[in-house]
Amino acid sequence: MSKKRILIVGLGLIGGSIALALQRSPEHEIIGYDANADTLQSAKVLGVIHKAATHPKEAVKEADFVIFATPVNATLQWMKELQTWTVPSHTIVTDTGSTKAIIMEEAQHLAEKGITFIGGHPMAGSHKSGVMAAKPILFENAYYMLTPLASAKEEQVKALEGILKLTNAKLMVVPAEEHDHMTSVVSHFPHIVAASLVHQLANENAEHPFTKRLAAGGFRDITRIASSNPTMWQDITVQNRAQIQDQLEKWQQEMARVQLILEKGTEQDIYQFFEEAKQFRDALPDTSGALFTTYDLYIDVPDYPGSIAEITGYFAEEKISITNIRIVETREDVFGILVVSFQSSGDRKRAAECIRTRSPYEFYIS
Ligand SMILES: NC(=O)C1=CN([C@@H]2O[C@H](COP(=O)(O)OP(=O)(O)OC[C@H]3O[C@@H](n4cnc5c(N)ncnc54)[C@H](O)[C@@H]3O)[C@@H](O)[C@H]2O)C=CC1
Ligand SMILES: O=C(O)C(=O)Cc1ccc(O)cc1
Repeated sequence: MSKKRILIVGLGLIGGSIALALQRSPEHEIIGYDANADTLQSAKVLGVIHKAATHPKEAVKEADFVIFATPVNATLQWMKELQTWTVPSHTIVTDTGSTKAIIMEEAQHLAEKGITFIGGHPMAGSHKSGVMAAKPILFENAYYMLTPLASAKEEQVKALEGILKLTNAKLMVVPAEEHDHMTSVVSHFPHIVAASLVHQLANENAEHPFTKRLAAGGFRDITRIASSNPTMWQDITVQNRAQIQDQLEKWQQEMARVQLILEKGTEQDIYQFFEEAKQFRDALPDTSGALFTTYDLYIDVPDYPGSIAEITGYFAEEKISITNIRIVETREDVFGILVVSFQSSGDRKRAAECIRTRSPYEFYIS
């Protein structure tokens, strides 16, 4: 049987990670293209793709699947060009973009030309970008939404699911409008809030220059996503403006409620505000992709040379793999807490047991 040829346009975090996941099948040949020549070359050298295409227009002629993993406005441009190209009738085109309604309007024009486009969006990723951050396990266990047009054939959706199941994501079909509403709530609007919190800190810091030094764990957690690629978020915001504005309105209502609690609320009202949020937050289902979930172990290590090597040495001896290691400086001028991340809760449990039995150090799991 001849190999399935999969053309991936845009070889950053998402395109690169899909390329690596799809390579799990020897039946797949991955052809890549990126507007950035250095990225394309790196993808080839790193083995993220099997072959580099000189231009998607040529590569499409032999592709069974085409995946656009570019920022969503660039994807829209490619979809317009695609209408003028020679695309085999069996070829299935998809994307990975964070927005779906405008993309699927464009897909309608492709359908009129006999080109099948099924929208896609893996709900996993990170604030990192670029091919160097790509990992085949990125989508493990995450939801991966597909938005076929009503006219799409069942077997075409099944064929796309057939290759994407190698990502080990949970594939689901949703209407594009519903997709854009849900992602505005859990992803797009929270990015606006994160960026605004950083702007607020920057403004305050101008008058109180020590403030940013105090930005510790909580502030960093809630604003991590403000470090994401601005081009990507510009495009998402442009394409999902209406839904994001709707969330902003609801946020303003929520802030008015908070203001009232602050002005007139009793201690009990304030407690309830936090308690209700905690209840809902603690009960969130674990829908994480690999980069969302880190199984962290916090170890209170003393400040002497070699203490980190000592701990990583124990893990190495017990063959426990770590995915990240860092020191969180919780207090000025004081050696911080060592945070070690693992890929699974099982690994973290073994690591905790190892620290408990082999060292005098205190540890905790957040
Ligand atoms: N970063 C994330 O966490 C997630 C991103 N997405 C979506 O996936 C898509 C890709 O995002 P990332 O991989 O994170 O971005 P990225 O910035 O890591 O990679 C994008 C790649 O596309 C290339 N590119 C840009 N314009 C291009 C064009 N016109 N033609 C060809 N290549 C072009 C860039 O050179 C870069 O290599 C976006 O649509 C984004 O909304 C979806 C899920 C998660
Ligand atoms: O880093 C994070 O927490 C993200 O929010 C990643 C992300 C970014 C864009 C998406 O469309 C889906 C997931």
